[in-house]
Amino acid sequence: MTVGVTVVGAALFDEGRLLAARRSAPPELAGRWELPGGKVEKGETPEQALVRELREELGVDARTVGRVPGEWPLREPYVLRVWTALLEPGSPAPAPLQDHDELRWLSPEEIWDVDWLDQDVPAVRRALEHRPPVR
Ligand SMILES: Nc1nc2c([nH]c(=O)n2[C@H]2C[C@H](O)[C@@H](COP(=O)(O)OP(=O)(O)OP(=O)(O)O)O2)c(=O)[nH]1
Repeated sequence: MTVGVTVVGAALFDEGRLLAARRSAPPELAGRWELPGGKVEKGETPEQALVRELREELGVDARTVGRVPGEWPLREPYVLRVWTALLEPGSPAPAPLQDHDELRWLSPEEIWDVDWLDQDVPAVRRALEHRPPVR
Protein backbone atom coordinates (compact mmCIF):
# COMPACT_ATOMS: atom_id res chain seq x y z
CA MET A 1 0.00 0.00 0.00
CA THR A 2 1.21 3.48 -0.81
CA VAL A 3 0.97 5.65 2.27
CA GLY A 4 0.84 9.45 2.17
CA VAL A 5 0.31 11.82 -0.74
CA THR A 6 3.04 11.48 -3.33
CA VAL A 7 5.13 14.47 -4.32
CA VAL A 8 6.99 13.31 -7.42
CA GLY A 9 10.54 14.52 -7.87
CA ALA A 10 12.30 14.20 -11.21
CA ALA A 11 15.92 13.19 -11.30
CA LEU A 12 16.21 14.58 -14.84
CA PHE A 13 19.50 13.58 -16.42
CA ASP A 14 21.10 14.78 -19.61
CA GLU A 15 24.59 13.73 -20.72
CA GLY A 16 25.21 12.41 -17.22
CA ARG A 17 24.31 15.68 -15.52
CA LEU A 18 21.42 16.16 -13.08
CA LEU A 19 19.05 19.13 -13.25
CA ALA A 20 18.68 21.10 -10.02
CA ALA A 21 16.01 23.78 -9.67
CA ARG A 22 16.02 26.68 -7.19
CA ARG A 23 12.62 27.31 -5.61
CA SER A 24 11.20 30.82 -5.73
CA ALA A 25 8.35 30.13 -3.24
CA PRO A 26 7.09 29.70 -0.55
CA PRO A 27 9.37 31.95 1.53
CA GLU A 28 10.54 29.12 3.83
CA LEU A 29 11.76 27.08 0.82
CA ALA A 30 12.78 29.90 -1.55
CA GLY A 31 16.45 29.91 -2.47
CA ARG A 32 16.90 26.20 -1.76
CA TRP A 33 17.42 23.66 -4.53
CA GLU A 34 15.19 20.69 -5.32
CA LEU A 35 14.26 18.12 -7.89
CA PRO A 36 11.54 19.64 -10.10
CA GLY A 37 8.12 18.03 -9.70
CA GLY A 38 5.01 18.39 -7.59
CA LYS A 39 1.93 16.77 -6.21
CA VAL A 40 0.24 13.90 -7.98
CA GLU A 41 -3.31 14.89 -8.92
CA LYS A 42 -6.41 12.71 -8.72
CA GLY A 43 -6.56 10.16 -11.54
CA GLU A 44 -2.87 10.47 -12.45
CA THR A 45 -0.11 7.96 -12.09
CA PRO A 46 3.07 9.35 -10.53
CA GLU A 47 4.80 9.01 -13.90
CA GLN A 48 2.06 11.03 -15.63
CA ALA A 49 2.25 13.67 -12.90
CA LEU A 50 5.99 13.94 -13.36
CA VAL A 51 5.77 14.42 -17.13
CA ARG A 52 3.03 17.06 -16.63
CA GLU A 53 4.96 18.92 -13.93
CA LEU A 54 8.12 19.00 -16.04
CA ARG A 55 6.15 20.41 -18.97
CA GLU A 56 4.46 23.06 -16.79
CA GLU A 57 7.47 24.08 -14.72
CA LEU A 58 10.28 23.76 -17.25
CA GLY A 59 8.63 23.61 -20.69
CA VAL A 60 10.33 20.31 -21.52
CA ASP A 61 9.15 17.11 -23.12
CA ALA A 62 10.44 14.35 -20.84
CA ARG A 63 9.88 10.69 -20.10
CA THR A 64 10.36 8.72 -16.93
CA VAL A 65 12.95 5.95 -16.92
CA GLY A 66 12.55 4.25 -13.54
CA ARG A 67 11.76 4.66 -9.89
CA VAL A 68 14.54 5.59 -7.52
CA PRO A 69 14.01 3.29 -4.55
CA GLY A 70 13.11 4.98 -1.31
CA GLU A 71 10.72 7.58 0.04
CA TRP A 72 11.39 10.70 2.02
CA PRO A 73 8.73 12.17 4.31
CA LEU A 74 7.85 15.84 3.87
CA ARG A 75 5.33 17.74 5.97
CA GLU A 76 2.22 15.60 6.57
CA PRO A 77 0.70 14.03 4.51
CA TYR A 78 3.29 14.39 1.75
CA VAL A 79 6.02 11.93 0.82
CA LEU A 80 8.75 12.58 -1.76
CA ARG A 81 9.15 9.78 -4.29
CA VAL A 82 11.64 10.09 -7.13
CA TRP A 83 11.84 8.85 -10.71
CA THR A 84 14.74 9.18 -13.10
CA ALA A 85 13.80 10.97 -16.31
CA LEU A 86 15.33 11.93 -19.65
CA LEU A 87 14.53 14.62 -22.20
CA GLU A 88 12.79 13.37 -25.33
CA PRO A 89 14.68 14.00 -28.57
CA GLY A 90 13.92 17.52 -29.78
CA SER A 91 12.68 18.73 -26.37
CA PRO A 92 13.17 22.41 -25.66
CA ALA A 93 15.89 23.13 -23.10
CA PRO A 94 14.48 23.57 -19.59
CA ALA A 95 13.54 27.07 -18.52
CA PRO A 96 12.40 28.28 -15.07
CA LEU A 97 8.80 28.99 -16.10
CA GLN A 98 7.06 28.27 -12.78
CA ASP A 99 8.08 27.78 -9.13
CA HIS A 100 11.82 28.25 -9.83
CA ASP A 101 14.12 31.18 -10.53
CA GLU A 102 17.28 29.33 -11.53
CA LEU A 103 18.25 25.97 -13.01
CA ARG A 104 21.60 24.21 -13.11
CA TRP A 105 22.82 21.05 -14.82
CA LEU A 106 25.20 19.50 -12.31
CA SER A 107 27.94 17.04 -13.18
CA PRO A 108 28.61 14.37 -10.51
CA GLU A 109 31.50 16.50 -9.19
CA GLU A 110 29.21 19.54 -8.85
CA ILE A 111 26.24 17.83 -7.21
CA TRP A 112 26.87 19.23 -3.72
CA ASP A 113 27.69 22.76 -4.94
CA VAL A 114 24.07 23.85 -4.46
CA ASP A 115 22.07 24.19 -1.27
CA TRP A 116 19.61 21.31 -1.65
CA LEU A 117 16.53 21.19 0.58
CA ASP A 118 17.49 19.05 3.58
CA GLN A 119 14.92 16.38 2.70
CA ASP A 120 16.27 16.18 -0.87
CA VAL A 121 19.85 15.34 0.12
CA PRO A 122 19.26 11.59 0.64
CA ALA A 123 16.99 11.47 -2.42
CA VAL A 124 19.65 13.09 -4.61
CA ARG A 125 22.31 10.75 -3.28
CA ARG A 126 20.11 7.75 -4.10
CA ALA A 127 19.18 9.17 -7.54
CA LEU A 128 22.87 9.42 -8.46
CA GLU A 129 23.25 5.72 -7.80
CA HIS A 130 20.50 5.14 -10.38
CA ARG A 131 21.82 7.52 -13.04
CA PRO A 132 20.78 6.22 -16.48
CA PRO A 133 23.72 5.30 -18.72
CA VAL A 134 24.84 8.10 -21.04
CA ARG A 135 23.94 7.19 -24.62
N1 LIG B 1 8.58 19.44 -6.33
C1 LIG B 1 9.30 19.16 -5.23
N2 LIG B 1 8.77 19.48 -4.03
C2 LIG B 1 9.51 19.21 -2.96
C3 LIG B 1 10.79 18.64 -3.05
N3 LIG B 1 11.29 18.52 -1.79
C4 LIG B 1 10.36 19.01 -0.96
O1 LIG B 1 10.42 19.11 0.25
N4 LIG B 1 9.26 19.44 -1.68
C5 LIG B 1 8.04 20.01 -1.09
C6 LIG B 1 7.80 21.44 -1.46
C7 LIG B 1 6.30 21.56 -1.45
O2 LIG B 1 5.87 21.78 -0.11
C8 LIG B 1 5.83 20.18 -1.87
C9 LIG B 1 5.57 20.07 -3.36
O3 LIG B 1 4.83 21.10 -3.74
P1 LIG B 1 4.90 21.82 -5.14
O4 LIG B 1 4.61 23.24 -4.90
O5 LIG B 1 6.16 21.50 -5.88
O6 LIG B 1 3.69 21.07 -5.82
P2 LIG B 1 2.77 21.50 -7.01
O7 LIG B 1 3.65 21.91 -8.17
O8 LIG B 1 1.83 20.37 -7.23
O9 LIG B 1 2.10 22.82 -6.50
P3 LIG B 1 0.70 23.26 -5.92
O10 LIG B 1 -0.35 22.52 -6.68
O11 LIG B 1 0.74 22.95 -4.47
O12 LIG B 1 0.75 24.73 -6.18
O13 LIG B 1 6.90 19.30 -1.57
C10 LIG B 1 11.33 18.30 -4.29
O14 LIG B 1 12.44 17.80 -4.46
N5 LIG B 1 10.54 18.59 -5.37
